[in-house]
Amino acid sequence: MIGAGSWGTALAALLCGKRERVTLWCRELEIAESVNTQHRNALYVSELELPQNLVADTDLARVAATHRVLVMVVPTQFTRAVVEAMRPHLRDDAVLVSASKGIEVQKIETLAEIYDEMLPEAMAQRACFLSGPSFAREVIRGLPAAVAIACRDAAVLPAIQELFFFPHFRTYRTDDVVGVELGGALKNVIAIAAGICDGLQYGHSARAALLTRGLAEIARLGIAMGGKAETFAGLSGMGDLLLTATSTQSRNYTVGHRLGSGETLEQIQAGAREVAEGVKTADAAYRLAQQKGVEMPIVGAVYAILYEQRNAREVVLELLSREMKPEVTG
Ligand SMILES: NC(=O)C1=CN([C@@H]2O[C@H](COP(=O)(O)OP(=O)(O)OC[C@H]3O[C@@H](n4cnc5c(N)ncnc54)[C@H](OP(=O)(O)O)[C@@H]3O)[C@@H](O)[C@H]2O)C=CC1
Ligand SMILES: O=C(CO)COP(=O)(O)O
Repeated sequence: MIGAGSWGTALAALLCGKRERVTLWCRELEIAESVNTQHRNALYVSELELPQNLVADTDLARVAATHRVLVMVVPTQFTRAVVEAMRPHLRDDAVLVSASKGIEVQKIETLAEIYDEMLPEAMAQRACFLSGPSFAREVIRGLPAAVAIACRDAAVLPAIQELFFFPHFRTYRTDDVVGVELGGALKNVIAIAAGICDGLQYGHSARAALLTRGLAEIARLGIAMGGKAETFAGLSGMGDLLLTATSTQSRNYTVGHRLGSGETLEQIQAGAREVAEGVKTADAAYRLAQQKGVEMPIVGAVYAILYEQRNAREVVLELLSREMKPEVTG
C-alpha cells in the first residue's frame, strides 16, 4: 500500500484479511513505528486497531522493488512525484491499483493519464482503478460497502477484483476506467457544493436538485472524455456522490459546509492534516470543462467561491438566474 493516510490504512487493513502480510509504505517514521509496535497508525484513524500482519516500511524503493501489486493511495496532487520516485524500482510485472480520487492541477490530468505518460505501455494498460462509496473509518470497522474496480486489461481485472472482494466489501468490475475515475474525482467537487448549500441553510429540496444537476454535469464531462453513461449511475458515480454529498463524515462536504457558514478557505485549511481532494480538483475540473467545451455551472460556482473569493450567496443567486432549458440535452 503506497500511502498511509486514512484510506491507505483502511485498504491495507482490509487486504490483511486475504494476504499473509501487507506492507504499508509511509513517509513518517512515527507512523511506521506505531503500526509496527502498537498496531495503530499514530496520525490517521489512530483510534482503530490494525491487524497484526500489517507491517509499515518507510523505504519506497524497497517496497516498490519487492511487491508485484502496488495500491496507490497518495493524494492526487502528489501522485506524479511518488510514481517518479518508484519508477526505477518497479518490477516488470508490477500491477498498480489506484485508489485515489482527483484530477491533477499541474497538467490537468487524471491518474490514468499520469500513468499513461509515466509508465511502460503494458504496465499503464493493466493499471486498475478502485472507486466508490467507502469511508475509511467504516471500512476498517468491517461495516458493509460496495465499490467498483476498472481496468482496460481484461486478463488482469478478475484477479485484482478477487483481491479486493469480501462479503463486507463487494467489488464490482468494469472496463470503464474513464467513467470510474471521473465519477470519483468530480463527486468531491459536487460534495463541496452540497456542503455550501447546507451551510447556507437552503434546505433538502435545494440539495437534492443540486446533486441531480451535479451528477448530470459529471456525466456530461465524463462522456465527453470517453466514459460510459451507465457508469455515472453506478457505485463510482451516483453511489459515491450520494455518500460524500450527504454525510458530515466527508471532508469535502465539510469544507463546503464551513464555506457556506462564512469561513474562508484559508481558515478551513489552516492546520488541516487530512486532504479534501475536491478543493484542487475544482480548479482542474473547471479548466478541463473549458478545454472540452462542456457546460459545468455547478463546478464553475464552486471554482468562483474557492478561487475568485466570490460570496457564496451571490454565486448561488447567479446559478439560479440561468435561462430556462430542457432537463436532458443532446
Ligand atoms: N479517507 C477516505 O475515506 C477515502 C479517501 N479516498 C481517497 O484516497 C486518497 C488519499 O486520501 P486519504 O488516505 O484519506 O488521505 P489523508 O487525508 O488521510 O492523509 C493525507 C495523506 O497524504 C499524504 N501526503 C501529504 N503530503 C504528501 C506528499 N508531499 N507526498 C506524498 N504524500 C503526501 C500524507 O502522508 P504524511 O502523513 O506522510 O504527510 C497522508 O498519507 C485521496 O485521493 C482520497 O480522495 C478514497 C476513498 C475513501
Ligand atoms: O471518497 C470518499 C468516500 O467514498 C471520502 O470522501 P471525503 O474525502 O470527502 O471524506
